[in-house]
Amino acid sequence: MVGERRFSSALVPSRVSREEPSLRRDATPRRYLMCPPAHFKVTYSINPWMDPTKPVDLPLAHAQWEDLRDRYRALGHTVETLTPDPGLPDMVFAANGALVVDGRVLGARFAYPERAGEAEIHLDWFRSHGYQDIHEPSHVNEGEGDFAVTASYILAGRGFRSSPLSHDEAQEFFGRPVIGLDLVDPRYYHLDTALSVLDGDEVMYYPDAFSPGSRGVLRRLFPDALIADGPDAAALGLNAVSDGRHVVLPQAATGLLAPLRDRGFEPVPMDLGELLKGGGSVKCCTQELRP
Ligand SMILES: CN(C)C(=N)NCCC[C@H](N)C(=O)O
Repeated sequence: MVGERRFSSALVPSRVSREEPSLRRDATPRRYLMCPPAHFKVTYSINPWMDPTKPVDLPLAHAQWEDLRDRYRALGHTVETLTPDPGLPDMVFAANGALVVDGRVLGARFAYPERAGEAEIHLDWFRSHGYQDIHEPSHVNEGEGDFAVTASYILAGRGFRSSPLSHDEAQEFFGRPVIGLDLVDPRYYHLDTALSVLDGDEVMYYPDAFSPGSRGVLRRLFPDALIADGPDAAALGLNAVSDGRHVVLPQAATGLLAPLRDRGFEPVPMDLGELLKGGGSVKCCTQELRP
């Protein structure tokens, strides 16, 4: 099936051909918003990864988060930080608090009351950091958890958290085509657990997380996509952040390393094992502030 194999050279984009193994991708400097896990804990369960009976090692969670932040800075990116709120243990998953494209901010509206308070904290951060064009949403959307930005589209997940109505709202606000995708497996409850943008219109995804119709849409839009297998998806390997060259991803997703290198990317594996207990990893901790 087109787009569902990994190593066919026909699927490797021409600018990263096998004849030019030394050709490297270009990274572009990014600006990220993160929130330290100062109050991270798992006291409720709103996704299948969260088990409140499992203890969380908070110092370890903090150390893993700091490693991620420091890695971004070492790669030349800017990291802004939010002040964590003691009553909001999931705030470390900063990607869910908004979607920022062209310097315009679509605020979040969380599906579960446990996280509802995070939305206003994110909006306040944008208001106090010079953002002028801020839209307070009418419909449930969990920010970059369910929105992914490619060169041509905004991909938008639905089924577990974000409302399909939020897709129209995003399209109207950003003036970019929004492509709705149905998520069908509760382990992959946010789009960013099942799909990651690598560069431009290049993505990697796990087909089984999507409905048959959405899989068809993905194959049509991204025939050269890198297709992840079950074990890498289950390691949250698609919860990755790319700057166009470096792909920062959970270290347990070892099956993605070779195909990423094959396409000219430089994988940067990270251990975020403690934060996985909350159901998130690299991407969930990272909201991109697109200028
Ligand atoms: C990759 N994912 C899923 C995210 N973008 N966010 C993680 C949110 C985790 C939180 N406990 C919740 O269930 O909302």
